[in-house]
Amino acid sequence: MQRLLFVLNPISGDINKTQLRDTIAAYCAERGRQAEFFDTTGEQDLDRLRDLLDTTPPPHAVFAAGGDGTVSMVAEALAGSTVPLGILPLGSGNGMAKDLAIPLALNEALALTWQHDIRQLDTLRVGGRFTIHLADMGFNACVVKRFADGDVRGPGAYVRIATQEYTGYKPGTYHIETEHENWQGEAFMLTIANANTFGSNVVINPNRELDDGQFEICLIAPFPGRAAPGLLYRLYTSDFDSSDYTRRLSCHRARITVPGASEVLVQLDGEPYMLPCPVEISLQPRSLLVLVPPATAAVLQPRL
Ligand SMILES: Nc1ncnc2c1ncn2[C@@H]1O[C@H](COP(=O)(O)OP(=O)(O)OP(=O)(O)O)[C@@H](O)[C@H]1O
Repeated sequence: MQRLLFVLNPISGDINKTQLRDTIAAYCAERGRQAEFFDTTGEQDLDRLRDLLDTTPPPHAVFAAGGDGTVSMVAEALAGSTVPLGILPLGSGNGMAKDLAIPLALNEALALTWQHDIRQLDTLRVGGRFTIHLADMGFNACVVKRFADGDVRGPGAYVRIATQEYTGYKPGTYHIETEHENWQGEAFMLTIANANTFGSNVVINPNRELDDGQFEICLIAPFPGRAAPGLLYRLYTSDFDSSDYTRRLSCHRARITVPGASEVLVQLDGEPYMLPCPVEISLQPRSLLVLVPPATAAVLQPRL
């Protein structure tokens, strides 16, 4: 793995990145790797990255240096190809990195450039849009929309907005059809989960794998304020199914309708979108190669 492309998001995670390019370049040079760089701008990044990958010799891996939005954008550019995705977690939540046990410290994550296993992960299409980690409708989608519209990033901003949004929030009604069952009812939020854990460490979909050929729709029903502490405790202790207010549907495809609505706010890997209703969801099995820490603890030496 000699030629590596690093996609750098300058604004993610409210992290100072003035030294980042030099740090990566020096790390790679010391280990006989060639580092190339692509800076995101927030405009047409996916199209520009695809153009670069189409018009230059393909790199041996592309690393997303940013948060879940950056990871998802790079994953979409690579899905279906033989070029693996690497992750340098430099976002606010870094949910995807946490689900793949990628170290959050930059120097440790950079070790993936020479010491890794490769996993083949499922990806999802939600309303025609690419998703790899978690998508949702309802409460969290509203919080993510306000977070994206604001100019402050980082976990503190997310928690502040979530607290404000909870007061006065009105749950929606959803109709879900999967290949196994139909469900209709009110939900505080509804998560379409390929993975397990939000960047906030809420475990919305415990004990499921990113390569198990299915996704879950994780429902949280409207709950009284007195039930909130117990529900939150379960969400932070991988105990989603034991609450009276939760339910999971496992499937390969689904259609979600919001009665009376022609479009719905959906959060996809940390980015908010208005999607037309009904929203169709499908899974593309093992369609993305990802570099993850090696299963063995043995320390390998880089091949120079
Ligand atoms: N140069 C830029 N200027 C402004 N916005 C940018 C720029 N580059 C990327 N973006 C925007 O950054 C967002 C993605 O941020 P990302 O998700 O990687 O970080 P985060 O939100 O801080 O972390 P996380 O998703 O892990 O919580 C996208 O909305 C993208 O359009």
